[in-house]
This record gives sequence, C-alpha cells and structure tokens, in this order.
Amino acid sequence: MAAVTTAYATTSKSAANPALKPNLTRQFPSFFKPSLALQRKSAAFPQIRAAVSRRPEYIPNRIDDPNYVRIFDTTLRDGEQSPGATMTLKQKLDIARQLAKLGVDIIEAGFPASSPMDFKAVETIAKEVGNNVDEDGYVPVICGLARCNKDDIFASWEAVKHAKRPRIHVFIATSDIHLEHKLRKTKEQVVQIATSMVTYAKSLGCEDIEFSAEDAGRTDKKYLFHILEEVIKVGATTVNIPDTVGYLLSREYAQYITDIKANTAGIENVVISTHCQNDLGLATINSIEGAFAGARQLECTINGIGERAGNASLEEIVMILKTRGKEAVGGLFTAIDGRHIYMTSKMVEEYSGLLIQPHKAIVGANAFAHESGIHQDGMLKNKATYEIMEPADIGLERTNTAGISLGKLSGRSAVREKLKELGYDVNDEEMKAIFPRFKSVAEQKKHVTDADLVALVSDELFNPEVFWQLKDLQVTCGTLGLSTATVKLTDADGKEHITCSVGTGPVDSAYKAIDLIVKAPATLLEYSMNAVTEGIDAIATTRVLIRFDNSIVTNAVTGQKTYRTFSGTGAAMDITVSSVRAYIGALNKLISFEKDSAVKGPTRVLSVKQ
Ligand SMILES: CC(=O)SCCNC(=O)CCNC(=O)[C@H](O)C(C)(C)COP(=O)(O)OP(=O)(O)OC[C@H]1O[C@@H](n2cnc3c(N)ncnc32)[C@H](O)[C@@H]1OP(=O)(O)O
Ligand SMILES: CC(C)C(=O)C(=O)O
Ligand SMILES: [Mg+2]
Repeated sequence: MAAVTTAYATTSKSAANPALKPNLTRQFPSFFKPSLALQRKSAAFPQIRAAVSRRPEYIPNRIDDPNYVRIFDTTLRDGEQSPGATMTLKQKLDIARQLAKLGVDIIEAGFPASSPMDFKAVETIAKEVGNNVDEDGYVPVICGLARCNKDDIFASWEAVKHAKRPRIHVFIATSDIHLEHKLRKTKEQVVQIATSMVTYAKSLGCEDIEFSAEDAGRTDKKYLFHILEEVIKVGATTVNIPDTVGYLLSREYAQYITDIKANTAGIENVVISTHCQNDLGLATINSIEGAFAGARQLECTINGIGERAGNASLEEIVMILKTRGKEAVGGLFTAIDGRHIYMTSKMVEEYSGLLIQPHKAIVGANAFAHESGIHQDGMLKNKATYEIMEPADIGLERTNTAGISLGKLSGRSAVREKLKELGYDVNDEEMKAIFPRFKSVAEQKKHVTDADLVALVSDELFNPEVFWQLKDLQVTCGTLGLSTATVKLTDADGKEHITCSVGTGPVDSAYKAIDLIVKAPATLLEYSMNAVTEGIDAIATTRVLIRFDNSIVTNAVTGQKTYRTFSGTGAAMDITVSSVRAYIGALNKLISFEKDSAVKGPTRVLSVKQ
C-alpha cells in the first residue's frame, strides 16, 4: 500500500514518523521559559501550564495537594533489568538529565550495591542531576535501590547522599511463596529484618525512605497491613505496593490499595506507591486504578521497559492523566512536561536497544498516523474526530508546512536550522560529525527527509563513547564465491587498523574483519534491519545484540545465570555500512562497560559489618 500523504498522515510502515517532529531543543532552558511556539501552545491549552506549575512543595511523606500524583521513574533500575538493555554511565547520565527535563519527581538511578559501575552511575547522577535546581525550586529526588541488608543500604546511601533530595529504597518480599522458597524466612523474621533495616537507613541520616513489599500482589493482606504498619512506625515515608509478577486484575489491585488505606495504622502519614509489572499487559491501567484508589506515587519506565514484559509505561500514565484525569480519574494530575516525552522515548530506545513497536500507544511511529480513507476524511474535517491528544503534547509537531527542504546543495546553516526545528540543538563538534554524513546521503538522494535526518542524528548523537570508529569499508559479494570485506577502523587514539576477511555474506565477512581488529570477547546474538523511509534510497537502521562472553550475571530473584548483553544501532543508506555501524556501536558499549567496571568500586561500602 502506498504511503499516505494527507496533511496529517505519515508513512505508517516506517520506523519513524516523518510527518511529525520532536518539538524540543536538546538544551531546552526550562519549561518555565518555553519557546514562542510553546508559549502559543500553552496559551491555547492552559491546562499544560497549569499542570507544570502546580507541583506542590516536595515533602517526603506527604503531598499537600490531594490530587497531585508523583511520577517515580525507574527506567535506569527496573528498565535496565530488561535483557540487553545494559547502558553505559554516560548514557545513564544523559537519560537522567532528560528525565529531569520531563520533570519526573523521583529518578530511581540504579541499584548501587549490585556493581561498582551501578554505584558510580547513581553517585554521578546524584551529584550532577540531583543538584540542578531550576528557578522554580524543582530538582528530582535521586533514589537508589537496596535489599534489606546493611551493605546494600549503606551503598545506596553513599551513592545518593550527594543529591539535594536523596532517597533510599529498601525492599523485601512478603508473599508466602517468596518467603518460603526464596528468602527461607518466617513472616515475623521478615518483619524484624524490614524494621531493623528501615531503622538503619534512617540512622545514616536519610529522611526519605521508601519501603517496598516485593510481590505484595500475592501477599496475604493481613500480613501486608502488619509489615507496612511496622515500617511506617520506624520511619518509612513512602510505602510501595509492587505487583511484582503482574498478576492482579485492575479491580483486585485497586482493592489492595483501598484495603491498605483502610486497615494500616499510620498510612495517612506516608505516600502510597504503585509498581506494576506488565506480565498480563495490565501495568498501566493497574497503576491508574491504584491512583484512583488512593496511591499518589506511580512507578513507571520510559517506553514501559523493564524486567520480563516490562513495567507501567510513563508516557501512557502521564497522557492518561492528562487526557482523562480531570473527568475520569478524580481530577488527578502530574507535573510532567509532556513536550519532552518523544525525545526521551527516542533516547531510551536508542540507548537500551529495545525498539518501540510501531503501534505502541503515545510514542509508536503510528500513534498519530491515519491511514484509512474514512479516518483521513474525518481528520481533514476536524482532528478531534480521530485524535484524542495533540501530537504537540508529547513534543511532536506536524511538519508538512516546514519551510526548509534539504538536498545536496544545502549547507551547514540550513542543516543546523532544520535540526533545531526538529529539536536537536547540536554543537559545533557534533555538527562536524553529522554534516559529512548528511552530504553523503544528499548526494545519493534528491530530497533528505526529516526521518532520514533524525536517523542520522540519532546514530551520531545517541551512540556510546567511541573507542572504535568505521573509517572505510569495501565488500564484494554475489553468487560467484565467498563474500570478502576489507575494513578500516580507527581506534581511540586515531590510529588506523585495516584487515580483510571472507564470510558467508557481506555482513558476515565485515563482522569477521572487525572481530580480527577489535578482538572483543563477544558473540552476535541478534541482528535486525528496518527501512526508515520508503523507496530504494531509504535509510536502513540496523539493530544488533551481542553477548559479552566474559561477563556472567546472576539474577538475584531467580538465581539464573546469564551473560550480559549489549545492543547497538546504526543508520546508513548502504545496508552493510548500517550493519557495521550497529556492530561497532554494540562493541563500543561493551568496551565502555568493561572500562567502567574496572573503575575502582566502593569496596568499603559493599562490606559493612552486619
Ligand atoms: C523484583 C526486583 O526487581 S528485585 C531487583 C532485581 N535486581 C537485581 O537483581 C540486580 C542485579 N543483581 C545482582 O547484581 C546480584 O543479584 C546482587 C549483586 C544484587 C546480589 O548478588 P549475590 O550477593 O551474589 O546474591 P544472589 O543474586 O546470588 O542471591 C540473592 C540473595 O539475596 C537475597 N535477597 C533477595 N532479595 C532480598 C531482599 N530484598 N532483602 C534481603 N535479601 C534478599 C536472596 O535470598 C539471596 O540470598 P541467599 O544467597 O542467602 O539465598
Ligand atoms: C524492587 C521492586 C520494587 C520491584 O521492582 C518489583 O517488585 O517489581
Ligand atoms: Mg519491578
């Protein structure tokens, strides 16, 4: 079927939506100083401004506006637990900065005791993002997860204490099945451990303590009320009710919150939180129903990434409350600046390597595309016929009227201007890398589309620290014999390395040649390719997943041993070049991880006397 070309539509088959553009600048000053376009938008939609400016003062254990819902983002902790989503320190810091632009109330930056690298990431985010107070007094709380033991809690505190608003998040399982088979403890032992560990967290000087009853969704309610009462008594300020295995239906989850409110002594002095996993596809709606029943902190991740089937998705929760909160969810609202959603989603997609399905709510490529005639007809007559949200609300604008058309005669200023319009405020250094790539595409294509440009820029800007870079590539392939690839790479010092290899096809031979140069202990696990735009001159994006053969991770919950994996993405008109860029991106991530792991970890904080 042909691409749709109404004033509103886009190519629904494409990985990106070329008719829509991110409405943000990478260094957008603050959502209190919106650009002219945003000011116009805010005037037309007063609820946007109101929502952003109505954030109540942050007090750990209470929220003075009864309708305000805190957004707790755990992309960097639960999100990173998705297989293959391991991120480097720099990537985590970028995401944390972007989450602060979004205005999330709490950033769970990691699990400091799980590795020296995670400790370093949380500590860095606490120092850099956790102290960046804006003119309105907003600064996100920086939170670190800890099991109920002193080493974990001490590590968490050592990492987060640098933030203006530090939080320790302690958890322990409370369901019979976890008590019996995983923790091998009695109910009273677990209450005793939980209370003594919350007390310990408080003794370190932390005044913002979240307690999670892991697997609360399968926990005997009387016992749940009891343990919550006890941790509240000793200083927990937020109590989280995770449906760890995504088991409960919405009405059952809401009933848990209602019952906790009605039966737990002291509950009125703390904030109740939801944490819904998506095993049955119910994470978002269960979080919303939890809020309707009285929870005022919702834990979620960008694009819904997370352990197994993922977590509740931040963009869905935020847009549900924005679109229906007033009339259908008791007037509940958040202070998230939705205009940063699209950019944040793109960044998490690139960094985690977890691609967004085209029909994903809010941020999928098709979320605002209208393909069928009757819908297009309705849209042309009145957008409200088929759209319940404005694309601009998540940072997208329709660009059919955009003035600048890029081609091979365009210079740096036009490209820079266009990028600015698309939301990327690139610096001179970044421009140096992007411009030659733009030129080489423009020389082969009559018209470089917005989607082409976004793919190139994402490939350049969202890539991990560069240790190896592709300089040149030549392949021969066909039916006459084995494919041969000659690859020239530059290392971190700019030194060139050339080698060639044969393989079963052009990608295989190129990857083998790269392996001969880089010599990383990696195994290719997955490879996929998509066309960003349509036609023979489309830009191809490749995603690869590689296994780090020297890094075995043990899952604390299942005890299962797995290899650490890294993803990489690449974009180019030539499919072999795109494939090579993706592979080198993944290898750079692996090398960066290896380097970060070698950072001297806080050995001292990992061994406190119990
Ligand atoms: C529902 C969730 O999302 S929970 C968070 C999951 N995240 C992670 O696991 C992060 C990655 N994990 C890791 O790097 C490692 O598992 C570590 C570093 C955290 C722990 O590693 P290890 O010390 O080697 O322990 P291992 O993973 O083998 O087992 C977990 C241990 O913690 C115990 N444990 C699990 N949860 C808790 C808890 N909340 N409080 C106290 N102890 C706990 C288990 O009972 C087990 O103890 P045991 O060995 O005495 O039986
Ligand atoms: C650590 C807890 C909050 C968790 O992620 C879960 O129970 O799913
Ligand atoms: Mg979870």
